[in-house]
Amino acid sequence: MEYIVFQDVEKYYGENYILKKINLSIKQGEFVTLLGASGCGKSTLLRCFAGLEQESKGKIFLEGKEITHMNPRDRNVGMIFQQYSLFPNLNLYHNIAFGLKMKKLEKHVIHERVMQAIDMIELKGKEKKYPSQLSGGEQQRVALARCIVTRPKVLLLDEPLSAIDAKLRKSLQLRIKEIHKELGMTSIFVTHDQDEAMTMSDTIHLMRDGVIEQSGDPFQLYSHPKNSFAASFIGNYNFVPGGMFSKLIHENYTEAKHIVISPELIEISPNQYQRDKEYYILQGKIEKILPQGNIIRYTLRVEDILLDADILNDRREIYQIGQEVFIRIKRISILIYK
Ligand SMILES: Nc1ncnc2c1ncn2[C@@H]1O[C@H](COP(=O)(O)OP(=O)(O)OP(=O)(O)O)[C@@H](O)[C@H]1O
Repeated sequence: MEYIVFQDVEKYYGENYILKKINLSIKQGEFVTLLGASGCGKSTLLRCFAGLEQESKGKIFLEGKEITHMNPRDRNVGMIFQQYSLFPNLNLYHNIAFGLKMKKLEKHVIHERVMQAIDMIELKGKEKKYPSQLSGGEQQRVALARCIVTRPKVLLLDEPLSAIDAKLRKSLQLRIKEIHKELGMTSIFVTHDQDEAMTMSDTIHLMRDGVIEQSGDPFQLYSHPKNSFAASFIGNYNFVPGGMFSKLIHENYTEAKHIVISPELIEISPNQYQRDKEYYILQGKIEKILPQGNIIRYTLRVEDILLDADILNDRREIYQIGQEVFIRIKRISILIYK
């Protein structure tokens, strides 16, 4: 049985049609991401589930029970936002204990759960610190702990890491995923960052203008974007108009609107490749070099076309700007969109 079901959910703000017949089901224990550009309706969908917004039409179910009109407090859902929203006048321990005190649990149960949560967020020893004495990343971990101690059925995370710097963000992504697993929770995560969605999700639902464009696991979405919108949102694909690609390889792709090629599937060499019917072999020039740490992105000019190729950084400086290179692309790796 599906754990969470959105059935034909629609939302209007006045005349603005924000969510357009959303149908979505989520399994128990799944880590699901709603991915999409700003304004596509991700937060609205999440807020409808939490009961913070009322959907205009449609139904929402949790564990087979309809919750469409249920009071937010009765839904047993925990939510974390981009703003940490901790109580400034309570220390870390009491911020985390707050929800449990409201539930009037016994003192020793509260203590046990709070200490377990502090352990999970790796902030042992900072129990007495106030929010103003904690970094942004630490405050967000406290917000997470405060949420999970109440053992919500579903954890909702609305861009919780967007105000946190890149390196810490990576480690928090992994920590959140581990906690999700350890506690066997079901989580819905909202982000506009495709890398974050790839790292964290069991399933990604890619949204555009209030519609779910494509759903799948990170591998499916990356390797088989359904249309050029999905390809442009996920990955850093090269888009080449069908007519231009046809001229380049002397084969007929003129019916294709776009040929889409992953930068990491383009190979380059200073030496000519042997003829091989599995590959397109081209010749071009290095136009730009952009080191990105573990990979180097080379922009290649092939006649009128620019192609990005990502090559593993093996710490050798082989290519210079302006250098002539040979290029090969495996035939089966190109995606064709009509
Ligand atoms: N309370 C509201 N009243 C009117 N319009 C709203 C309200 N809340 C959201 N909207 C509009 O609904 C649309 C979707 O907003 P939503 O916050 O769900 O988008 P989002 O995909 O989460 O974007 P972001 O990543 O920027 O938060 C936007 O055009 C927004 O302006």
